[in-house]
Amino acid sequence: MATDYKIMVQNVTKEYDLFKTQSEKLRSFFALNSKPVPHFWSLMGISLKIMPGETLGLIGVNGSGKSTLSNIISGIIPQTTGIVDVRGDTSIIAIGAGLRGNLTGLENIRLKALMQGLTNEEIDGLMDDIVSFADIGDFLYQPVKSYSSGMKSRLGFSIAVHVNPDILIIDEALSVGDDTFYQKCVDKISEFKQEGKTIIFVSHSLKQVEMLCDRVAWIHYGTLKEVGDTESIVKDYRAFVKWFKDLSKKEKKQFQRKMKEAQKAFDIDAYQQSVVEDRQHEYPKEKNVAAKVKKDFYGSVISEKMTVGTRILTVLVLLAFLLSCWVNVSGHSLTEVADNPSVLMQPTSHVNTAGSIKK
Ligand SMILES: Nc1ncnc2c1ncn2[C@@H]1O[C@H](COP(=O)(O)OP(=O)(O)OP(=O)(O)O)[C@@H](O)[C@H]1O
Repeated sequence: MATDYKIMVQNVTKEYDLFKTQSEKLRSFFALNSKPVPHFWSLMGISLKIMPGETLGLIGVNGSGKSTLSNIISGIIPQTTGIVDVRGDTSIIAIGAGLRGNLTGLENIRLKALMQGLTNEEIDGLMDDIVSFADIGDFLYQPVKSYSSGMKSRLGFSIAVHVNPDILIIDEALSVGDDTFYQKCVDKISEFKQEGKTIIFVSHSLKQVEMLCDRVAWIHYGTLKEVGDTESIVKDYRAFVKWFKDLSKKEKKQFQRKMKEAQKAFDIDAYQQSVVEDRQHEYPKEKNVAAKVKKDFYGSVISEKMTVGTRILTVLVLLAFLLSCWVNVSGHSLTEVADNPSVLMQPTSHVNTAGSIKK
């Protein structure tokens, strides 16, 4: 494969903790959970390159990981391991992402465009075009949380195509609009393709994929099952869908359960080791392969859990804060308390009924 890629993902995984409650989630953040929390690996090691000017389709059954992958590429969520390299001075816009429910359509246009780096003057110049393409009438002045999914898609698509990104990520946006809007979007996507923009197109509509995509990646229960030219991958995927449809209800359930169990049981260390072994096999003379692979896996990711050091520091800061509150309420000075900590038990102040402290 040529090296002048626009986007590269390498050994990308995504783990979700399946918390039952918010408190379980909070305890896990501070690493205070006594019982292990079940995990689910939405992606189990995806490596893929996308070339400049290419339209890559992402296909796969519900829950296979397409949106997870496109959200990682667009920087909306972090990967658990692996490298995501988006080349050049690139702006990405994912249609469904970043619309704030409490803001109106108009406010969302400005916000999203500002986040794309446009100035207020540039946004003013584009506003009429964005509004007329979205064509959602007076809903423009309503909070986005009151929109139907079709309206959100119209607004998101319109903003995305007018702020002129290098890379456009379209995740199921065309499946919710009516025919007229669909045709407008297809025309716009074709225009983008002609301008040489890179597009990631996530869709369940194989017809749309066949019409728009140069290559296709088939994501299958967290793995990259196949990637290649549109015709052959769509053919293989159709054969899989037919095979699946021909199964009995019980067999379908069994198959899905087996695939999901594999995603729960995925062993990241074993996967890392297999990447090390593959690399050693491919480049027998390379040194420190294990350390390099570890860096590739974890070097560019932000941990979503606290390290032991951070945990200790957090507890110390909390204790210091509580102590300073106690000293303050006791009415003694810090030096008095330092000389004789027992004075903390003899406060010189009390809180009156109005809530203020009296000496
Ligand atoms: N925040 C989350 N917490 C736990 N699991 C999640 C979370 N987000 C996604 N998942 C799981 O990750 C898997 C992949 O989800 P994703 O939305 O990427 O699939 P998809 O291929 O885009 O599906 P669809 O075609 O239905 O849109 C699913 O099993 C989903 O339940």
